[in-house]
Parts: sequence; structure tokens; C-alpha cells
Amino acid sequence: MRYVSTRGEAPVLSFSDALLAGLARDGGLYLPEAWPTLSRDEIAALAGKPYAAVAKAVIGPFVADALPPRALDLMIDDAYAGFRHPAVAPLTQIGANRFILELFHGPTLAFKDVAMQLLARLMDHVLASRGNRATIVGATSGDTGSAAIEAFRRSDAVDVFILYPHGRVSEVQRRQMTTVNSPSVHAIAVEGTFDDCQNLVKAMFNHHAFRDSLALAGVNSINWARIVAQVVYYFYAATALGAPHREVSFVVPTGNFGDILAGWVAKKMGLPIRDLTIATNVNDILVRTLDTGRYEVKGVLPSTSPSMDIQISSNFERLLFEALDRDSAALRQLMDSLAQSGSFSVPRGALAAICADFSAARADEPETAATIAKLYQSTGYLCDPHTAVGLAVADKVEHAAKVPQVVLSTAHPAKFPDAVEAATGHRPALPPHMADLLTRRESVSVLPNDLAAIETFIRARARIARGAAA
Ligand SMILES: Cc1ncc(COP(=O)(O)O)c(C=O)c1O
Ligand SMILES: N[C@@H](CCOP(=O)(O)O)C(=O)O
Repeated sequence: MRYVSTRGEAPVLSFSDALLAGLARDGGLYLPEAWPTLSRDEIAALAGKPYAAVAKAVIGPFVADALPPRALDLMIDDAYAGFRHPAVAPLTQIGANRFILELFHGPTLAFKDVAMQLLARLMDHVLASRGNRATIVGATSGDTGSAAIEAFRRSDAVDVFILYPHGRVSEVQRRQMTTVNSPSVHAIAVEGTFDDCQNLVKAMFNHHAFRDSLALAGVNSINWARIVAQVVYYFYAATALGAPHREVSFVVPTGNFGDILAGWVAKKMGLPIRDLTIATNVNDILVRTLDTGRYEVKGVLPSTSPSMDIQISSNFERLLFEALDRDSAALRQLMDSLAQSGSFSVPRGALAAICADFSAARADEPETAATIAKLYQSTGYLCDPHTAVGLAVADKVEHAAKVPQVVLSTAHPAKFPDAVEAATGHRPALPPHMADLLTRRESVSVLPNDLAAIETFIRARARIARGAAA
């Protein structure tokens, strides 16, 4: 399988090269040259299989010619062995035909662990086989950063620099990033929003001299391997609920558009998904885009679901590329307009294609709090505010009653205890492995939203730049 850039001006790469490249050199995002499919029988055979077995079947075609199958299998087994729930991603029924897919049983209590645990093993494997090192730079609104730090902190092959928006993540999220106490891990609080952090990371990748001298690698969903690992749980959940003999719908709390894009990829691979619903908080650029055809960035509003306080929804570029029938020149025009004016209009045909596959709705702050409270009062189930956005939106969208509707639960409620306690009066406790998190010593560098300042900071600390332990 080969990988092409959405912008059409970067080299076509193998899986391993795309894995290490992160952002394409033309500023675009990699995706496969063609979509592999699973037959109805192959999908049916996944029902009831352990999570790791489903992962091997789904991820295998994307890496086929890049890694020996046995190596991939071992990495997948190892990645999911440490999850706190034996099912890795269990389904909980909360209504007649409504289910919550719990994706927060990994080490840092958010869905990011599902992909990041595998990504770290894949990267270590490829770097070791080449005798290389890398410098990871990532942007986070709270969860990608903690998941990446946890997954990579014991790796000798990488240094990790994570940029997060100063004062805009929960205390638990911040402490997960700032209390690691490892010389190869650096938490950087940027005076700005998540969008600023993501723009800085992309700017570092687009600064080729800097990128090459530090061997930059990306762990955000700009990295294709992140998306492909997230495709797995759509197959896992849907086959548990009757696919391929029955269609299933998904509602996905959305910010950077990676998670729901993975659902769309599952559909391209043959999984019978009826509806894919984008659920946003008040940062509703995607809802506005589907409603009006105009993708228009506005200021980021802080919310109780801070991980989705995002306006520039990076992976929407991959969907647009597909909706434009892979016309890179047309895509580049839209991205140029975004860079210059903060907006673009989605061409009519592309918008129709997108709306055929996706619906979208937003939940505001009172709706989110009311949803957490209502679910707790009626069932005793505590959900986090991001999951609550999904649940609130699930109530708003038209839904075929015979089709199971799965709402992705993207974080553990204990990551956002203030919002959960305000809504229910109950403060969720951290699991035992994190019980002392709030008393650990923090180490963080606060830096301005300034590319030169961030690059100077990273260059001074990255072992590759210092020529150390190469
Ligand atoms: C808890 C949580 N829920 C939902 C999302 C949205 O996911 P995506 O950015 O893939 O759309 C994020 C961040 O990405 C998150 O951390
Ligand atoms: N919500 C995310 C934002 C970054 O998303 P990614 O999927 O592109 O890594 C976070 O928690 O950091």
C-alpha cells in the first residue's frame, strides 16, 4: 500500500515512511492510494473476536508490504494487553437501541490511547530497524498530549515535545503531561489556543530545515497511522451489534475530525454504517459548514469539553480531498483561501457528497450539563462532558429505530471532575494507578505563541540537535 498527499506535491510514500513523516512535505495529509475492503464474510467473521484480532484484520491491509505480519501481530497484542478492561472497548447499553462505546480504558483515560499505544510501538519498530532517532512534536487540547507522553516516555529513540494551550486544559490533563519527570519529555504551555498549537506544529513541519535537522515526527492525527488504528473500534462495535447483517449508526464527539474520519474509512472498507453524526460543542465550525457550505474559522470558545475546543479541524482536509474526487489542485486552492482569509466555500458537488455520508449537530453548555445529569439520575452512569456532547446530539438527529446507535465515549469522567461534579453533585475518582496525580511535582515551560521561540526551545533540548546519544 502506498500513501499520497492530499496536496499532490509530496513524494508518494510507503506505510513506514508515511508513519515517520507525519505531515507531508507539501503541507498536506497522507492517505492510502486506494481503499482496501473487507468482504461481507470477512466482516461477519470478526463478530465475537477479541479486540486485538479485529485490529489485525483491519490494520493488516494498510501495512501489508511494510511490516512482517508477525511483527504487526506482536505489536497489536502488546499494545492492547495493558488496557484496564478485557474487552479494550466495551459497549454499554443505555437505551432501547442506544449504546455507549467506552474508549477510555487505556492508561491515560481517553480514546487517544487506543491509537497511541500502537503508534508508539510501530514508530519504535521502524526507527530501530533503520537505526534512527526522531523528535516528536505534537499539539494537544489535552488528551493526545498525555496519551503520547505515556506511550513514548520509555522510548530511547525519541524526544517528545507537546504544545498545549496554557490554562485551557483540565487539571488532570495538565498534570498527566507535566508530572512525568523524564528528560526526554517536554510539556510546553503555549499562550494561545489549541488552533495556535496545531498551527505551530504544522509550521515546524513546513520549515524543512528545522524538520530535517531534528528528524521531526508527528503523533497528531496528521499521522495516518493514528487514523487507521481508530478504524478498528468501528468494526469491533458494529460486528458486536449485528453487522454486516444489520446496519449501525455512530455519533462521534468531534474536534479535529480524526475520530469520525476513521468511521468513514470503516464505511469505505465495507462496514455497513447507516449514519455518521458529527457532534460538536459550541465550537461548531463543522456543523456550520454542513449547514451552509462555508468553512469559516471563528475564535475558539472555552467550554466544559475542552478537548473539542477546536476551530481548525485538521482532518476535514482528508474528507474534502475525497469529496473533490482527489483533485489536489482544487484542494490546494481551498487550503490557500483558508490560510489567507480563514475561510473557504465547499464546492456544491463536494458538499453534497459530504452531506450524503455525514449529519452534524452541536450541543451547547447547558445541554451538555443537563445530559450528564439526566444520564446519571436515570441510570447511575457517569459520563464525561465530551461523551455528553455526543449523547445530547444523538437525541437531536433523526435516527432509524431499528438501527443500533452507538455514541463514542471518548474520555473517562475523572479527567473532567469539575464539570461532572457540577452537573451531578458526584466527583468521579481517578483510578488507582493515577491516585497520586494531584500531588505530583509539575514541570512545564510557558512560551509565547511564537514559532521562533518554540523552535529555539526545542532545538536547545532535543537530543538529536545536541548530537547526544544518537
Ligand atoms: C475527549 C475527546 N473527545 C473528542 C475529541 C474529538 O476527537 P477528534 O479530534 O478526533 O475529532 C477529542 C480530541 O480530539 C478528545 O480528546
Ligand atoms: N482533542 C485532541 C486534539 C488533537 O487531536 P489529534 O487527534 O489530531 O491528535 C487532543 O486531546 O489533543
